[in-house]
Amino acid sequence: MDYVSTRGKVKEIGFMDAVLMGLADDGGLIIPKHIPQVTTETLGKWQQLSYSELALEVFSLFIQDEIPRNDLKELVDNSYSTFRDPAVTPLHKLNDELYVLELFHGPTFAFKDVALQFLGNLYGYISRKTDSIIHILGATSGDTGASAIEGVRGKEGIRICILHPHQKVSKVQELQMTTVDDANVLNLAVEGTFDDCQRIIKELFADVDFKHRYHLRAINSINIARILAQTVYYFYAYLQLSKENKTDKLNFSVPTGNFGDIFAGYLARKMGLPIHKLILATNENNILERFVREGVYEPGAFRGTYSPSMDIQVASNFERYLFYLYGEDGQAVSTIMQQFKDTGRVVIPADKLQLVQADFVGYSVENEESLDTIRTYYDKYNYLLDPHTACGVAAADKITADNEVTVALSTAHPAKFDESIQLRSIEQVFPQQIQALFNKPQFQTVVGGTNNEIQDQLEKFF
Ligand SMILES: Cc1ncc(COP(=O)(O)O)c(C=O)c1O
Ligand SMILES: N[C@@H](CCOP(=O)(O)O)C(=O)O
Repeated sequence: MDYVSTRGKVKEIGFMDAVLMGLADDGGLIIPKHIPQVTTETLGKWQQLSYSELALEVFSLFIQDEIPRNDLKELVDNSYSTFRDPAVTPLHKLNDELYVLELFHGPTFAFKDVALQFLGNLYGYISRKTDSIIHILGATSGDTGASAIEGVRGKEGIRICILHPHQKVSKVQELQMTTVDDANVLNLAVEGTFDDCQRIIKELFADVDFKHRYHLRAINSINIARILAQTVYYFYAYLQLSKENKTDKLNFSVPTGNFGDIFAGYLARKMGLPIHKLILATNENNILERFVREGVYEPGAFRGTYSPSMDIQVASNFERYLFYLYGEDGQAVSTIMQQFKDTGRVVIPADKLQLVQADFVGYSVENEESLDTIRTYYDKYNYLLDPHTACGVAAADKITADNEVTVALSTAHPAKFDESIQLRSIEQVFPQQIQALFNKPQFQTVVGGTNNEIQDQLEKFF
């Protein structure tokens, strides 16, 4: 399988090179040259597979023989053996029309573990096979950082530096990242927002000399391996519900920030998975919902919300979607992204907006509405949603029509966001792994938000 860039200048690289490249060297994002197709017959064959068996089948489509099947199987099995639930991503039924897909049973209690347990192991494998140096640089609004650190902490030949917005992540998220004392981990708390952190790392990755000199690798969803791993649970949820004949009109509701998780659903649909509506749920940082509604992509004012991991204005994976929206035309994507850089705005024509509205249904959830949803579902179903999941559930409530079933992606465990949960007077018992964090010393360096400061830190660390 070959991989190319959304801007058209990186052509036909293999899977491992695509993983190592992270951000494409032309500034674009990597995508598979051809999207493998999954037929109804294949879906039927996959129906009885366990999560790991299914992941192996899906990954094989994208990796082919570049990683021998036995090696890939070992990587996949190791990655999902760390999950606390044998189903890895179990479905929880709330009522006949609504299921929650629990993606938070991995080591750091967030959906990111599904891809990052795999990517951590994959980096270890690639480093051994190709003698590559792995120096990971990532940005996080809270979950990716903890999950990526957990995926590679203590691993020989790998170092990781994570930037998070200082005091803009939840207490548990901060503790998960900063209580790690392995020598291969550096946490930088940046005075700024997640968008600042993401902009800094993207600019450093785009400086190809710097990137190559320091062997910088990505763990954010700019890395195509993240997206591929996240497609698996769409298939898994569909296959579980197909056993109950619930897939006639099956929607997925996805709480969205960087557009990675929902892009994985879009890709699954392009592979042939019969997804009815892809519901794009945002919090008050609703640039993507406005895009789906009006065809204008333009950051608004930053809002600190009760779902802080989705406090994102500039969505990394938007460019991947533009690539398909514009008929896989790298030149058109380059022009649009340059225009966005110059003017801070992209407006698409009416015919394109029609296509967008066929692909997604958007809904933006107000801050108080997200908490009300948590309270309502707790009272009605004795089920505690985290505030991000609550955005997806609130959107599902609004968008699901008669005769449709919706799977709402549950992207984090509520214990990670107790500050928000407490605002509706709900007491929760923390899992022991989270409770234990409160007694540990923290290690982090607070830095200003200039590229030079970060570069200095990286030069010392890598
Ligand atoms: C808990 C949680 N939910 C939802 C999201 C949104 O996912 P994405 O950025 O892939 O759109 C994130 C991170 O962005 C998150 O950490
Ligand atoms: N919500 C994310 C933001 C980074 O997104 P990614 O999917 O590109 O890694 C986080 O928790 O860090």
